[in-house]
Amino acid sequence: MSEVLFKVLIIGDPTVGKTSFVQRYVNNSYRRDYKMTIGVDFALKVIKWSDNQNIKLQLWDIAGQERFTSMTRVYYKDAHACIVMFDLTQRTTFQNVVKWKKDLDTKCTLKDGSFVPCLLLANKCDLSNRDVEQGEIEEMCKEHDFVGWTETSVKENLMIEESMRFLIEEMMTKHAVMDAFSDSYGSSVPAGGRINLAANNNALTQQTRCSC
Ligand SMILES: Nc1nc2c(ncn2[C@@H]2O[C@H](COP(=O)(O)OP(=O)(O)OP(=O)(O)O)[C@@H](O)[C@H]2O)c(=O)[nH]1
Repeated sequence: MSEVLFKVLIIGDPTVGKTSFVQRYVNNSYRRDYKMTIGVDFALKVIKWSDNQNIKLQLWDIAGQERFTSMTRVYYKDAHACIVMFDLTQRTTFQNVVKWKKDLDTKCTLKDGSFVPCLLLANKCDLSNRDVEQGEIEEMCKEHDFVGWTETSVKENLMIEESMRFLIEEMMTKHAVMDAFSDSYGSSVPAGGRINLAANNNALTQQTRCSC
C-alpha cells in the first residue's frame, strides 16, 4: 500500500465558511455559531483512493481576519493545492478573492515553479440573498487562473465531497507529472492514467448549476 501526503490550504475572508467546510468534510458536522479562527487550524483526513493507494490530506484552515495575514507566507510553505472561498451573499468577499489569490501566487509555488492549483468555492448557496452572479464567477475563474469553481453549501452539504475529489485529482495529476520518474510519486499514479482537466472543470461547473 503506498501513501501520499498532500497539504491543502483553505483561504478567504472572515466568516465565508472555511472552518465549517473543513469540519463538514472531515467529521460531517456543522455548527451554526461562529467561532473565529486564530492563526491557523489543522485537520487530517486519510482517504482510501484505490486498492493500493492511500491519500493523507493535511487541511490548513487559515484565519481570514486581516490581523493574521502577516503569517501567510509561513502557512503557505510546501502547499500542494489551495481552496479560495467566498460568500455568495457578501460581495466584498468575492472582490477580495483576487487579493487572496495574489497573496498565494506571490508567496508560494510548486517545486517546478508553477502556481499552486487553486479551486474557487462560492459558499452559502443555500441562502436566497445572493450578491454575485455566476457569469462573474466564471470570469474570475478564467482571469485569475483557477483550476475550476463551484457553488457550495456547507450547511446543506452540497458539493463538498465533489470539490475535494476534484482537487485531489488535480494534485495527483500535477504531482505524478512532476515526479514521473521519482520513487515517491512514480508509484502513485492511479490506474487508468491521468484525468482530463478541461473535462473535469466543465463537469464541476455543470453539476453546480443544478444542485443549488
Ligand atoms: N447559511 C450558511 N451558513 C454557513 C455556511 N457555511 C458556513 N456558514 C456559517 O457562517 C459562519 C462563519 O463560518 P466559519 O466556518 O466559522 O467561517 P470562517 O471562514 O472559518 O471564518 P474565520 O475563522 O473568521 O476565517 C458560521 O456561523 C457558519 O455556521 C453555508 O453553507 N450556509
